[in-house]
Amino acid sequence: MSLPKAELHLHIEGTLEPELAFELATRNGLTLPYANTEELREAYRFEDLQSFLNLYYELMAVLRTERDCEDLANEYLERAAAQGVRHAEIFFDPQAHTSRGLELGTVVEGLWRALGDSESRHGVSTRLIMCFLRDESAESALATLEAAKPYLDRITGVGLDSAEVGHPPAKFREVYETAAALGLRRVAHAGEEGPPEYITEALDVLGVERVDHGLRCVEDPELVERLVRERVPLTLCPLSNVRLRTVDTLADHPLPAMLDAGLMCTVHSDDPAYFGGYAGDNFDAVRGTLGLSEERLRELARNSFLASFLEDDEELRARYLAEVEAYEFR
Ligand SMILES: Nc1ncnc2[nH]cnc12
Ligand SMILES: [Zn+2]
Repeated sequence: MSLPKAELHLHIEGTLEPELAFELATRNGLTLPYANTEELREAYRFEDLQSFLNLYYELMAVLRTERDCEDLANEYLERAAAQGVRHAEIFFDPQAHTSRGLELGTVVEGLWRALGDSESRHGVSTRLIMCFLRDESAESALATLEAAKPYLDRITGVGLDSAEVGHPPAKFREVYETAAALGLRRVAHAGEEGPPEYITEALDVLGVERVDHGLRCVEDPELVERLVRERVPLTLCPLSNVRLRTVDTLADHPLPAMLDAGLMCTVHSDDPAYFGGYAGDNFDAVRGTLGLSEERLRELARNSFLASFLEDDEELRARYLAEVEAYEFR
């Protein structure tokens, strides 16, 4: 669906399509343990978040150079633009690269080569958000933040991702305090597989401005009431939830009930190369399977721009919002 929208929950490493994975492997003299793209696609059957993460971390080993990171981001931005994405706030996982021997600068510079030209080349404005791996230590996260200091002119905010259960947000209190003092915006994954308490903790201890996923808030009516009252954006990823089995089927997704409850929901793609669709595909899926009305779809798109970190360019935000209101559904 080409309805103008902001992509706010997108891991750039999760946009690595099998074709590009093989191309980069060849370019870097690496051999993937899969015969071809079809065989690799066969591996995209996940039991849960961890089974996905295992493949996600394995496959990103093909990213070796600045140019690899640039190509990855350019391919993503081209696909996103074709699906109505006008603004993208893109996650990346520094520790998943530095732990394999890449310099943080290689990744940031490579991504930035694509992001820096994106408005003129793809018509997509961008921001970059560095995520800490929550299954690594708080010390490692702090060291990563320290290493990122030379690049903070390119990094808008910090996030928290990877295996959620057993790694509550409070583990990263100090690193988020430091990030806030550096003027960075704050988001965190919470309530994807983890309990509703993690959502509360992300808000109260980490001071996040958006909750990534936040799906499991529906288990706690008082938390829902708070999220509605405080208009906390929840960046939902319906196709991801189906593939990682946090919902049984798309038809069971609580998005319609969440919107009816007054929650500020947005819809995104998470790791589109792995989960069967980019931002527009997620909109198509919730329209088709959940039967969301045009006004609900417009609300989701409007919310995405309202929840975006465009405070430094309110004129651009206003232009995007006007595009949402003017959009004619087909
Ligand atoms: N859906 C997800 N949840 C947590 N960490 C991730 N890293 C990439 N995708 C993720
Ligand atoms: Zn995610």
